[in-house]
Amino acid sequence: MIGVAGGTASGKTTVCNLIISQLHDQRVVLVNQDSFYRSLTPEQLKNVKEYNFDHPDAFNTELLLSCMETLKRGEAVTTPNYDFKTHQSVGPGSKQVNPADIVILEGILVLHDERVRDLLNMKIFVDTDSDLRLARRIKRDTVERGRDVQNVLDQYAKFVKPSFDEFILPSKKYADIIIPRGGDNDVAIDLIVQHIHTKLGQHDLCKIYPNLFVFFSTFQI
Ligand SMILES: [N-]=[N+]=N[C@@H]1[C@H](O)[C@@H](CO)O[C@H]1n1ccc(=O)[nH]c1=O
Repeated sequence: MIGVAGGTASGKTTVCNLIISQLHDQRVVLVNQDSFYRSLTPEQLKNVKEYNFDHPDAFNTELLLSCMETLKRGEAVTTPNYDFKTHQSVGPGSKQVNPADIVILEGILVLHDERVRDLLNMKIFVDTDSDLRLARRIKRDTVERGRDVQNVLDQYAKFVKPSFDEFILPSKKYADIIIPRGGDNDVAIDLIVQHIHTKLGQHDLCKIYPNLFVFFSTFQI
């Protein structure tokens, strides 16, 4: 179970895709924390501009936990989906996630909640300069989500940046690996993939020679 956190537009998805592409011989699934956004009530929909999507309470973390625990047991699970246009959660049950050797959970606040952190075997924080992230965010939201620059800047100043400073950046201290420059950092991604292969190799060996598990855990390798 791998968690990939970081500010908006820090390159989390790119890092996940690069890791997944280098694990081609393994069963890997990617779970997006964004799929667990709560639906906005009609009241909240009336003034979406006042809604903070970057706050931990915007996510249904209870549901995320139960989905991750199911996957950790090696069972299939259906997760909700989230529609960025209607701001409504679709599901649960709209996204089928099959059991896998590796589960990657990606999202801005993945390392915020202790209960989620306790499920993870590896915690990664993608650490990209805030000005680069804002530039990417403006480009993404205007091009892909058809929003005007002023709207994106207002939301960034009011919610995205304050929530990054209050909730996301403080979660960096829980990371095992911090990746400066995100997806551009080939060395970091290669090291992560090697570590995953090592752990998977040990896992397979322990299946064949159970007492090896004692050896690995005793010597913390
Ligand atoms: N705006 N804003 N912030 C969040 C956050 O930065 C990002 C999380 O991936 O998606 C954005 N987000 C989330 C839900 C939504 O309905 N609209 C939206 O823009």
